[in-house]
Amino acid sequence: MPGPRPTKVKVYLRSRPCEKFADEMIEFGSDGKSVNIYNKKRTNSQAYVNNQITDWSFKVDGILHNVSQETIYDHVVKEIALNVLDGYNGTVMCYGQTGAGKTFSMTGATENYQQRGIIPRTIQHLFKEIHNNQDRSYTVRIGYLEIYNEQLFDLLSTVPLQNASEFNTGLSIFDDRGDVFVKGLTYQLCSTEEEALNLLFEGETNRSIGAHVLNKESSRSHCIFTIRVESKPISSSSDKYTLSKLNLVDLAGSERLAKTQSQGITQKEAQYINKSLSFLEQAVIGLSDSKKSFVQFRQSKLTHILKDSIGGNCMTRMIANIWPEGRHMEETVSTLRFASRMMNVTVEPAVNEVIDPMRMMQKLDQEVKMLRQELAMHDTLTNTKGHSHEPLSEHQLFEIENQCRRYIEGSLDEIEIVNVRQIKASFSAFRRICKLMERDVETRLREKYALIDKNNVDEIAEAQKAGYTLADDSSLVGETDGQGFGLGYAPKDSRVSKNDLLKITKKNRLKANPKSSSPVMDQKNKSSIQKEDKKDYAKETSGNLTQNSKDQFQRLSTPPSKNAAFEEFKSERGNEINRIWNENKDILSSKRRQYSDLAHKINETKSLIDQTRSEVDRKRNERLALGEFVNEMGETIIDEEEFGLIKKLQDLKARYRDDFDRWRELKAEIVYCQNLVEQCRQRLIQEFDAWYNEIYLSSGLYANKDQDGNYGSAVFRQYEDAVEKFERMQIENMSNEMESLPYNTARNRTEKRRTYNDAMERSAHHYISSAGYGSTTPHTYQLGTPMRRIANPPPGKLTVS
Ligand SMILES: Nc1ncnc2c1ncn2[C@@H]1O[C@H](COP(=O)(O)OP(=O)(O)OP(=O)(O)O)[C@@H](O)[C@H]1O
Repeated sequence: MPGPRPTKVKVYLRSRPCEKFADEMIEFGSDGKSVNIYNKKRTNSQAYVNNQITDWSFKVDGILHNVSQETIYDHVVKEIALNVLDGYNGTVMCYGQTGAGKTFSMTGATENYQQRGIIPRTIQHLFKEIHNNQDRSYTVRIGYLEIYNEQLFDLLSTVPLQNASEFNTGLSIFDDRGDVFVKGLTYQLCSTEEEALNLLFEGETNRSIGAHVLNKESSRSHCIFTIRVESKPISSSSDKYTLSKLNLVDLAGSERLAKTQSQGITQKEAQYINKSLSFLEQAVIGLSDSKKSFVQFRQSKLTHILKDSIGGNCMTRMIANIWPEGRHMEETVSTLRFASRMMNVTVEPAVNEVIDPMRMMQKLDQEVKMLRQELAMHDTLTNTKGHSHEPLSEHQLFEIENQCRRYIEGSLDEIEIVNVRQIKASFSAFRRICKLMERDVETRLREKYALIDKNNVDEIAEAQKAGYTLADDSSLVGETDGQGFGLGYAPKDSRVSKNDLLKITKKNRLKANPKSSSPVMDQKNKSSIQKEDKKDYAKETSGNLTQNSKDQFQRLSTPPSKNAAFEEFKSERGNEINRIWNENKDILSSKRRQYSDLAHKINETKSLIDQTRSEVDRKRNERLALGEFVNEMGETIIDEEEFGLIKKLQDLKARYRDDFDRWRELKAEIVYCQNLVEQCRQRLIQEFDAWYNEIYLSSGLYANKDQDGNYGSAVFRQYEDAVEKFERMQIENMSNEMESLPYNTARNRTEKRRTYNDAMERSAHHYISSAGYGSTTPHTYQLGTPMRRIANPPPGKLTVS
């Protein structure tokens, strides 16, 4: 199948809904591709009479005005996503002024399944396609990068990178023969849609969001969601596989500071954003100029990262988001100008094929075998005897080494060389023999002498302390008897006496078990000796004892990890609720299985119905063609076969209805069981928390913190009821949309985590403020997810309630 042909970057215009569409200034052409912008406001009479002054005319690849998220996906992204599975790189980016709907297009309104944006739709689409393709195996990895104030952040990182600091996040960009990578960025493996959505929502929680006059949830950074796909044919023995990536880019919005009334942090962010967008524009201008041989990409992190993602072999699409109100006309024109430039960039899509080293080795191995066979055949034909082309056998290698030894000893004058492999084997044998001889000499020297490294000052000092005299300064080998080299004698007082040795052993024994004593000892002796020993022992270990008791106290006052404690709780106090929870889980999974089996059965019945219905139609047509027979009552007479078919159809329909009703009931039961399971889980957690606090934690603020540094449940609990309620409502609402299950599950999970993290931050904020420690600027908090930053939080987000 021929791949996509060389083309230009495609640009689609999306205009967001607004209070008053500036129809006197913006005109969309009837071809669905052209946009006219009138500089001055046209009065109605001017608009319809004459002399309209078209100040700007733009052409794009499609105008998507007031369209749904689904339409956006189908028009702009679908094709690219499919091509990514075929090994092509792709980029979809949203560009436009602040508040124009870039994030809405890319991520969508997360609280509404229908309003989900390009990223969740792409994930859903890709996994569906992967599932349906039985010929290839796919590996999907996901990375989520943020560029905030010219710094790179890994939105999926769960651990802080080594050497990371306020000014260095541990990530860096590098290119390798045209491919751009971010060193240190995590790419997480995903095997289901839900896993991928989880990562998306996790990343979203960590994004920098700020508020200004035009957008109360403005993204203060550029974000790149990357899906890397590795695809291999399942049955073919080819050593090639494809490696492609899809970059979904949500650029930060260009903004005019006066308009957004940005100040302080927001102003600084805006300056970074505007600067990087202007470098992006310069790069795009460079790319669209075919005469230009060099384009500068390294001026900003954004352009550097996007170097291989705009044009070239990457299928690129851009959504130009506009806010079609009169007051934003200047920004709209600027966005459309950028769009026109983008449309001049050439794209030459190419499949990214990589060679699998393992398969290549297997292939080469086979080729070597074949060539050997050919050589053997050649030798036979040319009557060349005694030549083997196989690798040398163990026995042959042993023989070669033997020859080399004899050659070194002098018992063999010559080694007869017959082929290159023998030469190589001889050299290896010589090396091995040399090493063995060296080791042998050293061992023999060590047996006789104390060898000290004369460059090692510590070793020399040690030897001198031990009483060794040195032969001379240059040799540094001990000599005491003047007869030669030797180890010398240790000084008398350095020896340990037998008594001392016994004492030490006794003490050790006592240390191990101070109360132990010999079973045959009489009571008096025993107690007096014990007293003595204890006295000794106490004297010896007085320092240690205090330390030991301190340690013991420390251990008791430090609670066990929550995981360990949870296991203990489940088998003791929480035994009953845990059992009920597990039972409910079993019931839920059995219902899910029934649900899926029944769905299968319903589909089968449906196809039987269709089949029978067409047979009934066929029979009826035959009857009508022959002419109808009626009885005296005026009723149509039909033959037995047709009667049988109609009866079968009725039965099938009845079965279909019954099964469908049961299927719906099951659906409701599943939702109900899910609730039960969740309630049990919550109850288990709550009871565990109460138990944990009661058993291990003392009162006060620290009572909420376990040994892992996690703040405990008191803070969490106050949110949990609301979250639970929300989840239940969500499950109820979504019961008609089984397709949305992975999306909703992933989102709910992330919401829960986010609430928890917020609670942690509030708690830490409260703690730090009340303790009067350091700055309370939200930027400094890194609780929960280590990389989490809240840049310029919307007012009230972190206030202490
Ligand atoms: N097509 C649309 N339909 C419905 N609501 C929209 C649409 N486009 C944007 N919005 C709404 O407009 C507001 C601003 O949108 P969004 O945050 O996506 O803008 P943005 O371009 O990403 O802005 P920024 O660059 O400041 O982050 C949001 O509340 C969003 O829900």
